[in-house]
Amino acid sequence: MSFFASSPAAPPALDLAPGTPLLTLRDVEKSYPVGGSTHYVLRRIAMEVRAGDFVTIMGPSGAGKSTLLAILGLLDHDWRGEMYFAGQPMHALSPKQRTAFGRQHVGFVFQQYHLLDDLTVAENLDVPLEYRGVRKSERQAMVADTLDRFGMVGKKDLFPRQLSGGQQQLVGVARAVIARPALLLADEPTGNLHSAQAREIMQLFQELNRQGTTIVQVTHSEENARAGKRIVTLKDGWMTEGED
Ligand SMILES: Nc1ncnc2c1ncn2[C@@H]1O[C@H](COP(=O)(O)OP(=O)(O)OP(=O)(O)O)[C@@H](O)[C@H]1O
Repeated sequence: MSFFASSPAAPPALDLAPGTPLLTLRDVEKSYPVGGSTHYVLRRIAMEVRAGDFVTIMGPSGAGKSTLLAILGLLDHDWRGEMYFAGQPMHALSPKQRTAFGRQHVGFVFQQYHLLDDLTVAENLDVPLEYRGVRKSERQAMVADTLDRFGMVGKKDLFPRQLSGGQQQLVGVARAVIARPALLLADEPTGNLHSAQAREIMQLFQELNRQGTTIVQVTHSEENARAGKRIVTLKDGWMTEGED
């Protein structure tokens, strides 16, 4: 099945040539104080994600996958080490500056969709554009274009509760990419879906990736991982390339 019958998405706001380093992590560490000692969740993480990549992070429960994704998405500020985003040092920014940068350049897809229940599909899609200060006339055109690309024009006035789980996640992905982020992050994006819906979401990710979206996903599913281009594994906070 093909999601994008019409034209491909316009290029992202931060338009990097394929292969250009998008994320570079050096010695990234995170720990919590636990009863007088230190519990490390991430240990000396070194990682590079290039524009056009589709990376899957795997590993056992509690390995630090969601923690790492929150750092990559500039949602978590309590970590040490160096992280460059399109060459810019994120570790040198204040939490407020980092959050603003993240809003501009990162889209997030969550396992539980996290759509706003009292907003329609079209209104949910408008939220990230409003956040980024896009003008109203431009926002309307972008929402209409995205509804069209994702085959959701007929659903635009429905509320999330009137959609199936798969349809809600389709809206979740559309909302994550509508503002053309440089990076799409997804934490167990198919965790609440049955297998046919999960396959559709992975096909959608592959199509977005072919069109130039850089993707990092966390998943326990081997099938989802096969949709990506490479796998990194986390175990007890340590990272290795490839499956365990
Ligand atoms: N506030 C906290 N205080 C102490 N430890 C914490 C805190 N928050 C998270 N952790 C620990 O961080 C570790 C990593 O959690 P994280 O959610 O990143 O794992 P995960 O690999 O995503 O697991 P899962 O696959 O189950 O979602 C866990 O051992 C967790 O207990």
